[in-house]
Amino acid sequence: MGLSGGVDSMVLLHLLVAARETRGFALSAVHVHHGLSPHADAWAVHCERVCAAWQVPLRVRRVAVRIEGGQSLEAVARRERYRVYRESTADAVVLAHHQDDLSETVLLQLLRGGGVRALAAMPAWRQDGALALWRPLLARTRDELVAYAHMHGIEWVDDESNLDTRWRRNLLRHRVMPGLAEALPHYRAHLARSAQLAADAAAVLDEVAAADLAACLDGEALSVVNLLALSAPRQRELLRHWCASLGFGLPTPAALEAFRGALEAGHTGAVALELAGAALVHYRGRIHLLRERVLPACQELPPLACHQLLRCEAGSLSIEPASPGLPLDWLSGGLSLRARTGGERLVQRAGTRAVKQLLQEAGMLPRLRGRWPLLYRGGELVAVPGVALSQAYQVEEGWQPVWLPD
Ligand SMILES: Nc1ncnc2c1ncn2[C@@H]1O[C@H](COP(=O)(O)OP(=O)(O)OP(=O)(O)O)[C@@H](O)[C@H]1O
Repeated sequence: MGLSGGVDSMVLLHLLVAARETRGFALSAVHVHHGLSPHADAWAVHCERVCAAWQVPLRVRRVAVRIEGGQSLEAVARRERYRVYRESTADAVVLAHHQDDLSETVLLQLLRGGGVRALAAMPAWRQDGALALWRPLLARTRDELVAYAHMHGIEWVDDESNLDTRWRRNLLRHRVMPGLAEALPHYRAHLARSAQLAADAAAVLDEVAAADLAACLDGEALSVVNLLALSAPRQRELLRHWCASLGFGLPTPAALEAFRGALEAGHTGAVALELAGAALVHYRGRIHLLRERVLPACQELPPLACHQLLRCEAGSLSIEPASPGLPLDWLSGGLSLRARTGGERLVQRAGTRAVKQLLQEAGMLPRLRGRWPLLYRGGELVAVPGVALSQAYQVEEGWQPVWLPD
């Protein structure tokens, strides 16, 4: 279990120790030492002392909380805690969130403009990859846990940062919730019920989105025609579900809608949705996930054949029949894909043209342009795959290369 040393997790530990007596399961605790408070060492010592007395193996894990652009200290500390929980090999990591935590979370998510998934963000059970999280105290209020601690003589430490009303959660806890409790004594249970209803709605949305995604996927890319056949809310859900399942985080609702709207309006070329570390990019009727990957300087190609799809670094090369096209006997060998180095020019009808300009005219996004491979034969540029062929060697019945980025 996750033991902070605060009243909630000390009570949970006490309950689990009692349950261990009757049920006989293995119990251990982890205390994440963030080193943020001058009292952090004392909290760890308190956890060590109680765990030793109650015969619970405890691991104290020190983590470094480093804030990078725009992140809050709270969020980074939580991320580090979850990283530590993920190291656990236990069947479940048990956390002591209670009904006040749950209602604060629901309200915070509402105030941030969250949707049903955000409102359902604190379920009693959550499987997150190999990590199973269990929050058995969600039906109990903080006051009930404090009363339990007093009754059983349980000692705990108080985190002074919980009083700091610069944090939105603390502001709600100390300024807003007391007023709510006075006016609506059952507000916690009602917010918990809303979270439960939201969880059901989110589960149904996930099922629908997963089925829609499966129907729209064409290999690893998404068919735009199939996507646009769905209603706009289902398109948004599908895109959100896809982003989440790809593991690149969710785009903002505004960015998602701008992307979807551009697809619906039939814009081709420069339509992309930026994610953290990747982008969804529209290209030739399909949406591709483009990871931030570097194209190798040169990839020698094996002998090729028409209709072949060749897996390369950072994408695939499709060899398609074309008229006019490049000579078929070139497919037997001597071709390579090279990353752009700048200043390349391709032979076109009226002399040569800059590759950069050809890519721009094709409506290619800057991030795609920079990593679009060029096809060479020996040392000569013969095609910008999917965009233009050299006019120097074109034959009536030939072929063309098409690049499908990863
Ligand atoms: N330093 C810590 N070490 C281990 N477990 C912790 C620690 N801090 C918190 N926990 C666990 O997480 C539970 C919730 O604590 P807290 O509300 O501070 O965490 P949180 O993950 O930030 O939650 P929230 O999502 O509500 O912000 C605690 O009851 C405890 O079980």
